[in-house]
Amino acid sequence: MTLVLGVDSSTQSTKALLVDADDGTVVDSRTAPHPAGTEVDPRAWLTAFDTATAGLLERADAVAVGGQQHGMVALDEAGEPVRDALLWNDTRSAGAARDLIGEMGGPQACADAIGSVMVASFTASKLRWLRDHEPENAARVAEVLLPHDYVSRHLSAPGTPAFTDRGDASGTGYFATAAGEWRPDLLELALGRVVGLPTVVAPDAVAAHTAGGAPVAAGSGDNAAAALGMGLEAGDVLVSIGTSGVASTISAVPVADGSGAITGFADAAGGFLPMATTINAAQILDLQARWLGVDHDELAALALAAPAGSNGLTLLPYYGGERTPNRPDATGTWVGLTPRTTREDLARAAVEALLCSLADAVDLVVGATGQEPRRILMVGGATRSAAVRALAPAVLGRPVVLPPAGEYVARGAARQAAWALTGRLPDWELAATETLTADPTPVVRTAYAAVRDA
Ligand SMILES: Nc1ncnc2c1ncn2[C@@H]1O[C@H](COP(=O)(O)OP(=O)(O)O)[C@@H](O)[C@H]1O
Ligand SMILES: O=C(CO)[C@@H](O)[C@H](O)COP(=O)(O)O
Repeated sequence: MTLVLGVDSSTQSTKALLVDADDGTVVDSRTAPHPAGTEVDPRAWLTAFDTATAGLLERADAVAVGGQQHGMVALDEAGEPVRDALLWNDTRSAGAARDLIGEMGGPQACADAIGSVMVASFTASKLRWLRDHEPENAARVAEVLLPHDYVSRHLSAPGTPAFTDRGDASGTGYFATAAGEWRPDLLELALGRVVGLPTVVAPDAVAAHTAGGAPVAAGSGDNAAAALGMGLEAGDVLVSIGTSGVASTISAVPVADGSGAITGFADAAGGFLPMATTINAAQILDLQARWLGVDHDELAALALAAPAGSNGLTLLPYYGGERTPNRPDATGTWVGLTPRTTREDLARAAVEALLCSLADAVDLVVGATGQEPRRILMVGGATRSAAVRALAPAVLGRPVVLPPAGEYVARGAARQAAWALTGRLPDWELAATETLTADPTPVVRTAYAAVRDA
């Protein structure tokens, strides 16, 4: 049996899947947690990688890594981090993003240059923040990597130069996404000088070998890897509810949305991945469960015991600042609390807020493509919530296709590893999917929109 290893180095954990390259069957899997927070010592991801892949890497005939997008892994001459990595959900770089957009000639010029209007999440914004706030650290930077590049080099034979792919490169802010080339001038604009960048390799290339001699494929950003793992097809919209909330679709042509609603990233298969991303997603429910003193199953049961609309209670869940809409300094807002508000209402309002925020993201993607989605698919940790599964079709107002529970970023990385190994992108059928339906509850979105737009 030919085995391929797919790894997801995501915000909250590393997930490793050892997969049968012929049909995609998961043979073994392991996970390891990451430290919490929006700035993290990136060496913790290497430790988590070693833990999650122990006993799996040795059995793999090829391997690839998907990773959280955008994170700034700034390394010195010795390859050591000059400071903790700033993650995609760290909003301190919001002002830097605004400065860069201005210097690039405005939002549309920025989108034309890199495929997206820069936000705080992008690596370039973080490098500008570093230049402006920690010049002594900025002066020590010799090379900038993304999280997946950093992990890929770690698992490759010693001395392997860093490599990346166009999918993850397209989230840096110094990559011309349509042309598929680095923009050293934009890196210089952000950091004040040009430093080392990883080589961009093709989606089907063998980029390196492990110390044991197994091919290592390019890997990609986690959303591009998830699209590959799902076998996303034209017309599909993928909703991912992990630390971030994402609505994405695939496109054969590049996107350059000057409004900033849609980021026009590259995908992991040679095309493009227009998407809308929220900063607040699964953790809305984590917080609510903690505040109510319940676990996730109890939170779901409480939510399902309240009526649609949570008896007039509405939450705008931008606890950690938000990106869609672009409100980096926002905080959460509760509207409609009364002496009659129940624990059930509080739980329901949190689930409805999560889903309304995702519905906004889906609308943006649908608006950008101009066509009603063929299918909406839903993946990510929060789909384990019975309330999310029950209410998603009601709030989104459309049927939702739920694939079997699984780690689709890691599966996509494994599929890419098989592609590099065999020279052919394998067709891995999804096991039985379930179609979730419910009567639409537009009143929930109307109430949410009123608070959002107030
Ligand atoms: N039963 C559940 N109900 C709601 N949320 C859940 C449940 N199980 C896990 N989660 C949440 O899913 C999130 C992790 O999802 P995941 O897709 O792995 O995130 P990431 O890829 O960003 O690290 C966590 O915030 C976790 O609390
Ligand atoms: O910033 C983005 C996309 O632009 C996020 O989607 C990150 O890529 C983090 O992903 P998860 O850990 O939530 O999967």
